[in-house]
Amino acid sequence: MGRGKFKKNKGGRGGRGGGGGRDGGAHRPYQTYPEVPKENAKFEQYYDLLLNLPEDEKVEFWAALRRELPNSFRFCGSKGHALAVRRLLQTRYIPEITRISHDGVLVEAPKAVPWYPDSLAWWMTTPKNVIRKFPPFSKFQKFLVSETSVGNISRQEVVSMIPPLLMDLKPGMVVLDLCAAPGSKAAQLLEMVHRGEEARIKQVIKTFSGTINGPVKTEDEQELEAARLEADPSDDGRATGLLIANDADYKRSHMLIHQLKRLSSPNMIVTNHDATMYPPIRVPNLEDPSKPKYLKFDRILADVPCSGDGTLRKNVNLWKDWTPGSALGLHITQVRILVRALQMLKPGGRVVYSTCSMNPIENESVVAAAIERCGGPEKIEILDCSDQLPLLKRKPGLKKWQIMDKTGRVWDSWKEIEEHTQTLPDGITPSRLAETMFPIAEGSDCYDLPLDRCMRVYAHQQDTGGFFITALHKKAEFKAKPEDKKPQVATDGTTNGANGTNGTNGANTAKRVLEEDQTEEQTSEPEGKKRKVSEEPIAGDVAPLEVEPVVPEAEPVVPEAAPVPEVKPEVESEVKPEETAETTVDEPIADAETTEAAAVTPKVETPSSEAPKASQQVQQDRPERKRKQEGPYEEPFKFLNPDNEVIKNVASFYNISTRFPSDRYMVRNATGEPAKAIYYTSALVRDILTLNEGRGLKFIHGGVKMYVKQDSPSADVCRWRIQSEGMPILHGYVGEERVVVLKNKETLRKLLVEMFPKIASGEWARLDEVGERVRDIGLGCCVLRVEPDGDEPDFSETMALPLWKSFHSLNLMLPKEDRSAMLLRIYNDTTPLINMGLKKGAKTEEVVVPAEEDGDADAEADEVKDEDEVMGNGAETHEAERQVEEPAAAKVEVQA
Ligand SMILES: C[S@@+](CC[C@H](N)C(=O)[O-])C[C@H]1O[C@@H](n2cnc3c(N)ncnc32)[C@H](O)[C@@H]1O
Repeated sequence: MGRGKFKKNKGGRGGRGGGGGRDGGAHRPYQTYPEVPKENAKFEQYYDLLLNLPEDEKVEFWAALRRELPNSFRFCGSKGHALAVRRLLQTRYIPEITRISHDGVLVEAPKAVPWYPDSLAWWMTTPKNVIRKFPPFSKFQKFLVSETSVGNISRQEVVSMIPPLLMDLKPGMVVLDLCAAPGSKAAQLLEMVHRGEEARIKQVIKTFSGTINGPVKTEDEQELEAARLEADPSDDGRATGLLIANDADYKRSHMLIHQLKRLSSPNMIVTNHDATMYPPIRVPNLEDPSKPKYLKFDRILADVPCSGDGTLRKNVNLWKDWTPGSALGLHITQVRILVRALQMLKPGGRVVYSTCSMNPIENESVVAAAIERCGGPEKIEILDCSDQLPLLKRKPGLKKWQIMDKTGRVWDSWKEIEEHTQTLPDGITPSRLAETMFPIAEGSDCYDLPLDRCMRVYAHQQDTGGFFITALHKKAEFKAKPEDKKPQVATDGTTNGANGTNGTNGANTAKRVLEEDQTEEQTSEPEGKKRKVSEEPIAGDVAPLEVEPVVPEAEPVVPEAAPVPEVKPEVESEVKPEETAETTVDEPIADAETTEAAAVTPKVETPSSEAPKASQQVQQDRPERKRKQEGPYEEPFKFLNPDNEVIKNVASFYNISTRFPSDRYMVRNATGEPAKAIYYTSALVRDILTLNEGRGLKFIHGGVKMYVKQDSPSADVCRWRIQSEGMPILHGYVGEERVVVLKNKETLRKLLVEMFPKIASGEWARLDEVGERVRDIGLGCCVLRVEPDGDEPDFSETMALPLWKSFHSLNLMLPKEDRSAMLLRIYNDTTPLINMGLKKGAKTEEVVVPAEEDGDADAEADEVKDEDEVMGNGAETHEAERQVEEPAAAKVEVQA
């Protein structure tokens, strides 16, 4: 996502409202747009009452909430690579930043977040807009933009980094992220799925080829453990784990794809389902192939939609938009999502539940209600995480709390509401309050759940946003109790509230809400029975999804007959689309957390025929909405037979080792024949995509693009070049005859700066130590293996890049932003790229940045072309044709 898609955030980046930052207020506050008054009487009243903080802490709490949020980011991707990029921050940029003074005050340097492993998360108090606009920060800003664009940095709020760290994810595990968009936590999870893989594969390849060396360099015990072959041995060291990242909102799930695609993982699938009724996924049943078997997960993250009042420092409009009702409409959906997560978990597995809200209605009460429905503490245990992340300051979860209704009246218990209801003339005062929102009453086995094991993080504790996290352990299978059918009751203005409101909308409106709720309840069917969910077929001609037992052969667990859930905090928060849009993205680079916060106020979505909102998605029993909720057509996933001519041709041209699997290649088109791109997946992803075809599951992404079709200069040259994303997976298995080894830093610089350097008529000699090799190697695609020879820290990582040799020239087949990012990273060089194919004197050329994924996966296949293809072989004189043609969106000028 980039500029222009969302409106700029003018909505009141507030100045500091008092108190200090991490340094206790010693540095100068940056005043920007102080338009939104940072006060909301009911909000302050409710949280003063609930949190009951000591007086001095209370002052700090409110002061922190009124201060601007520090800027934070995380180094991501493979561990070795993330550490290399982090080193640049420390050695190149921090010394520069600490010399900058802004408004006469020295700028505070970025600091590592103390509790984040390996110091991969950082924060700084200088606001983003100052970094963007104040010229002394320009180099640092370029670094952030460039590394974010190629996926080495994720702009993520620090508290949002906590939940994945509590998942205890190990190699080989199968993981589900139920509400994953825009994907910052899913990216953390995916990195964990691949932890240690690089080192394990190296180890295996070394044993059969001896060509790849390099010890595992780490002091970290966990890292070493993951790198040991025994950690995930069954596929020659390749990661066998899986991440399924899901989001109910079609448009947001494409943001998710954009975020996750950068990690080039064959072990990941993106789905687009309502999490409250996430469908069972079929997997092979090796013991008894005649019986269906369903996927159960080792780990599930339920980072549910919430009112988001913990993000108020960033989404300042919440100061005016927060109402006591903001959380009420979400509670039931949150419980349903958590119950569904616990159902789909393996016994012994772990669910982490989190929100960016401080409200117990969305937090402790959801945890308690879900445990209660799933069989109580006998079946589900709240894990004590107090020894995890010891440097993270946190508060225990609440064991007692009150609820403020829409009018601002505060209730202590459900009993109190029932008693009050009896005094009313119609005997019922409906609204959105539910019994499960209150602490569980005495008499239930869930009365004394250790809710204090839940974790609450408040803004003042370490200058962050607010967050709630709980880790749950499933001890044994259970059959979930049906939802309580009791009508939801509350006061809704017919009585005097605590704040003296005497509302008038009263019974009629409220009655309608109740009726709607009851209609939803009636859509549920008896538990234990197979039922049809009237889910939209993907392509309009597929049978509706048959919801089948989630797992087990022995004790089938049927997905909850969930009444149609309503995800509509907009009803409560009344945020206008215009206003909310302002709180979304104003970054030149994707700011995952900002967009994440937008998820809590679903009105942020501009209506789009292509992108049904979550609330539309889930209203699946309403026929008139069916057409609208269908996303655009998704190309099917068709796996290729290893005997396919193209696969055989590719294997022979690159002399790919037989140890590399040839039965995991797929294409995304209905014919099932390679047309423009060939993708690669892990074995489990292949099995899932194949076995569930036609079952109505909405798989919208899977696989890493491995080969792309290219016009070749002669018939004996393979027309399928290796795509840069696939290179890290494949290169170790490519025969030496298609490998060029580069050791010298300056040679690489030439290949990065120069597009299409000439190699004919002796010009290959300009390419130093690789000159002769590229002169002699056969035409077509080969692997440029970079093995740095010196001990220069900025040039120490081994890499494999695709190189294309044609009659006259050579070209690194990399997107432009990757070239520029490498130039900046390795050489601190911002030299514009030079197209050596252009005639002397040509000033500029247009380079088009590759498009984002667009459903038709093959459409973006030829994002980087060979010079001969672009220009026609030997067509040096055709000026107009000399462009790196890519089928894409944005155009950037490159000085020639
Ligand atoms: C708090 S955001 C998730 C942020 C995300 N985990 C991250 O780290 O980037 C909540 C997400 O839940 C999605 N959502 C809302 N209702 C849902 C439902 N019923 N099922 C699945 N996803 C839902 C929203 O579209 C939104 O993207």
